[in-house]
Amino acid sequence: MRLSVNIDHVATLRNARGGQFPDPVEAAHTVMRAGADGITMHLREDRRHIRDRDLDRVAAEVPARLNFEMAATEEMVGIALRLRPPACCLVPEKRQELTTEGGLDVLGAGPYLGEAVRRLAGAGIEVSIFIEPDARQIEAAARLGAQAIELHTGTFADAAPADRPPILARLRAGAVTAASLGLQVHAGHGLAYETVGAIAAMPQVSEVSIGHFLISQSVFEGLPAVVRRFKALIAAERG
Ligand SMILES: CC(=O)[C@@H](O)[C@H](O)COP(=O)(O)O
Ligand SMILES: NCC(=O)COP(=O)(O)O
Repeated sequence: MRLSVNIDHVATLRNARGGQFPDPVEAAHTVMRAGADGITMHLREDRRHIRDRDLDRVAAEVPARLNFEMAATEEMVGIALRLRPPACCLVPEKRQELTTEGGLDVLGAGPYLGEAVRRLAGAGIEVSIFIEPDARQIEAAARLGAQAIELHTGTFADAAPADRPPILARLRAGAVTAASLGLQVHAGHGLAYETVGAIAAMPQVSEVSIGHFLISQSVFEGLPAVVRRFKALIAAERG
């Protein structure tokens, strides 16, 4: 199972002072050297953390599977078609939110979503859709031609431990549904040391993307140590 490290919040810290450090590109190199399997970057419409030049530099300079998280807008599709990363993940986006608040409503989306999937996939990019573990949404993602879904784990990760079992059961059922439809299954949002094991234990899940906790914890332990610890927690479930 791949660990894709989301480096958005290295840029959050850099932007806090408007300077050059910490440099997201250096962070990408560092996590890859420590054993990460890929890099995730979310270029938001408001550029609150990752900026266009960060994305361009990581795509050009870092030998990593780049997962470009993006809203399905004309601007972002244009950037993806120019950069042609190996993978794109289509996510919902609201300017006012602190972070992504839930999965994309594939059923309720207009024709623009299917069009974005078609254009990205047509350029050879693996397209996934960030989604809730809802069978009807997952089936709709498969009908649109996505190759993968990313299950939104935020509700699970943010819940009190006693409240997690039914949420985990829904994620498991979603993973089974997606795999039965031939979709690759990814998972992410809000994962931490305490919660990654339950997700890694799902045999259908081939990738997790982890950012906020991983970058925050590196203040105390250092980036390479945190990446190695996540890899060990995943390996403990997957061998
Ligand atoms: C789609 C997803 O799960 C998130 O990783 C999202 O990219 C987070 O965005 P922020 O990094 O802006 O919180
Ligand atoms: N797709 C999820 C992701 O990239 C990281 O989310 P988070 O760990 O920053 O919440």
